[in-house]
Amino acid sequence: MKIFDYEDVQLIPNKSIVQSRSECDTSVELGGRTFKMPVVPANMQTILDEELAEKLAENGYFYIMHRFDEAARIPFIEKMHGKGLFASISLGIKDAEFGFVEELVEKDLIPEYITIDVAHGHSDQVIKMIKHVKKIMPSTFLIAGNVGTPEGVRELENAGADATKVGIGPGKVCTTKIKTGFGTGGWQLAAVNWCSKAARKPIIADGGIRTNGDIAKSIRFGATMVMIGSLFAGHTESPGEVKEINGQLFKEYFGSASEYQKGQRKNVEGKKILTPFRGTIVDTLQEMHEDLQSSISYAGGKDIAGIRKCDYVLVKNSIYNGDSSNQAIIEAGRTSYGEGDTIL
Ligand SMILES: NC(=O)C1=CN([C@@H]2O[C@H](COP(=O)(O)OP(=O)(O)OC[C@H]3O[C@@H](n4cnc5c(N)ncnc54)[C@H](OP(=O)(O)O)[C@@H]3O)[C@@H](O)[C@H]2O)C=CC1
Ligand SMILES: Nc1nc2c(ncn2[C@@H]2O[C@H](COP(=O)(O)O)[C@@H](O)[C@H]2O)c(=O)[nH]1
Repeated sequence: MKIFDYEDVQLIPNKSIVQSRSECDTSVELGGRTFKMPVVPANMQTILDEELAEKLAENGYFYIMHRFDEAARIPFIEKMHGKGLFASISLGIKDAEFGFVEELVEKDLIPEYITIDVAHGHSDQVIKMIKHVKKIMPSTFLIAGNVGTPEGVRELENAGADATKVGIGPGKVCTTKIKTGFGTGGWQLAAVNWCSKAARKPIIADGGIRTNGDIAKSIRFGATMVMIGSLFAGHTESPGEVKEINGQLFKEYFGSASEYQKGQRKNVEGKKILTPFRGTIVDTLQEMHEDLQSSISYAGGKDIAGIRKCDYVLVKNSIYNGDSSNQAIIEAGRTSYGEGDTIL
């Protein structure tokens, strides 16, 4: 198996077949719905709240609501359905979650999407939950994760998952690889490639996206959708207060397995950072859309499928072209996300 990550890959251009990048279609189908982009904000408390979820759904984007306000999930589904919008929620695997799924069926509140969201998704308990959900809610599109191996993908698919989420430890606020010695951190793109060869259903590449170009790379190596935390942190719409430090504005971004999320220092595998405030998420989504349209045009295609077949080169750390990363980041303008993050 070839081992590489996002910064080691460059995709090779093909002759363009469009007159303008605006002709390139970035839409993607998942679970019977078509979304504007193959991108979903991470189901984390500092990335997404109900207000933003509603805004994303209304505007044609996929979203997955986090599971950290358990009691809010039923009213959330009711609110989304009341507005004619799709409901997409997350589940854990503790015993009470099995009862929660039954309660949804009893109340006839069937979410269109459910994501089983645990750190180590290749487990008997996750397989048990997949079977439980698919048995009593067969119409719900079920995403399960996270895994980092083809065996993990296959077992979750065989249990009934409609899509799997790949990525153990590549996240910006993740400490799994340091604390446990395990994960796909540093070779996440190769892991997506490896897993996609075994997959019969869509794969969501989760974590490690640092630039908009990494979205196209994820698709090239087999992802249908890309889950992103850090690039979506720090916006006006992001949950949490803006903080001013030495005249600079920041917002918090913390891991779902951090002590800030858990409220205690137990099995901590995440940290908190301050990320520079970067204005409205609408501008970030627009830039992502334009950059992805450019990617499609460089691939010589007209839609996302065009990216899947293009050639590539592997050159260790070639992304900044020999420039110091800071300089390249400054020149890249808004794609400089993440630079200046303060680790707490
Ligand atoms: N993508 C990633 O790399 C990671 C993501 N996260 C995120 O953090 C959040 C909290 O996750 P998590 O810590 O799983 O807690 P959860 O609350 O999701 O617990 C998961 C369940 O699995 C059990 N479990 C057994 N082995 C493990 C293991 N190695 N790691 C985690 N759980 C295990 C836990 O029991 P017990 O607690 O008793 O062990 C618990 O019952 C989730 O949103 C998850 O997506 C966390 C770490 C890595
Ligand atoms: N190991 C941990 N991983 C975490 C934690 N909280 C979230 N995550 C994962 O990170 C991605 C987002 O990654 P990013 O690079 O785009 O910022 C998220 O979707 C989760 O899979 C955590 O506490 N520990």
